Amino acid sequence: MGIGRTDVSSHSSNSSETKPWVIMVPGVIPGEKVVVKIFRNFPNYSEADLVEILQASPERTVPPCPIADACGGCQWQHMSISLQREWKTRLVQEALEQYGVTYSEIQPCLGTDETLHYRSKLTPHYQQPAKSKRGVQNEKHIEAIGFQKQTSRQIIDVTECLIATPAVNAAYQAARDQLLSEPSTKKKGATLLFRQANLDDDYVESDHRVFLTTVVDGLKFTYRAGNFFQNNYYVLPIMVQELVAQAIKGDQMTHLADCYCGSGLFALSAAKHFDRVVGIEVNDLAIEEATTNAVANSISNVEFLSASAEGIFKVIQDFPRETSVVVVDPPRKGCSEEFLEQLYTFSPQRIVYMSCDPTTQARDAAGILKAGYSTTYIQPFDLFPQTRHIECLMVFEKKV
Ligand SMILES: C[S@@+](CC[C@H](N)C(=O)[O-])C[C@H]1O[C@@H](n2cnc3c(N)ncnc32)[C@H](O)[C@@H]1O
Repeated sequence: MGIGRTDVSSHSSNSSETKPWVIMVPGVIPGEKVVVKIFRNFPNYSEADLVEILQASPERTVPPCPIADACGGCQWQHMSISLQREWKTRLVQEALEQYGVTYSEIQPCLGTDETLHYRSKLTPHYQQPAKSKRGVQNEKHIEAIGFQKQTSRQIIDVTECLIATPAVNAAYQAARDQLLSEPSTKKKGATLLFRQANLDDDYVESDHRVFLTTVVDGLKFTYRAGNFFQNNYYVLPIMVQELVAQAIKGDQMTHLADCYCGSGLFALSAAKHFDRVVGIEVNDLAIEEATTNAVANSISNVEFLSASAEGIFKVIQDFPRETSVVVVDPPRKGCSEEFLEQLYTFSPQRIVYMSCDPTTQARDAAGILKAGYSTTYIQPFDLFPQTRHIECLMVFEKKV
């Protein structure tokens, strides 16, 4: 057991730092004085449970979810929303400082008032059905459906997820009641899918192959229910508008490349402001969707390519560098070295980088600055309130 100064981290649970050793403790707020009990040691840090709060932060809140302490899904429910957003901004700042990225200011983390019941997609899991403790011999039952615990891969039973929309919760509850009530014939564990396409329509899809159409700022985006599509429709239009505004800033940009384009969200949203747009994405099915989405929205100046992001540079060789924007929105691991090297050689006037991991974004930003760019804009978004996840937009302009 020990008492220490507390800090916060975007990577795992909150950390209680008794220098030089880092102790990760879920449910702690920076500045609080706490008693913790270490249960596991790693080479660089330990993990501990919170035993007692000796001095609570004024920003401590009662988590709205009754299983917040156990469920690994939402890690920051014990903090007020304003403190969550303050920390999201601060963690972006810390990541940039860690990689020596220079900038003039970071905008405050932008979110909406919908901090619960906002998530349009839920993917709860269950483990391999076990021999029943409920009576009948040889019958197997699913014991729990929900999400991984904070401290292990074990599934905690979740009857309702407070960050999911009411329609998604209703569909989830109906499916779970059925799965739990009957003997199971399933041989393995599985992940379920519940996805709502639009907030004004309560229809929820559970088959990952079925097409859904979501309207964002008047444009229709059709995608398979199991494919990637952003899932906070309250923040999404704000995020897209901001990205487009940054891409067209100055009204002189004529060509746009959207790398890691998914089903075409950014490319198609920005298309009317550009002469030519090319999107690239490694998932063939997403490119099929993006191409269909261009036709469905009567957009004819965009083409989509199914290939790894590095493949874009062969196709956009004729883009005028001084009026070209390259948008990147890679997965959590960030951009590959190979992609970045080709990006520097291509040398567009502007790079607009959306990321769901401030650490890999900061790492890539350091390389971009070395290649002759300066940071002109940084805007974190609270796409996932109550969780430690941070979305962040950074813009880089080529130095003259
Ligand atoms: C964060 S998503 C962004 C999608 C899109 N911008 C959107 O907002 O809907 C990242 C996308 O990168 C794609 N991806 C992953 N690795 C890739 C690679 N090496 N080259 C191109 N796309 C890749 C994934 O399939 C996924 O669609």
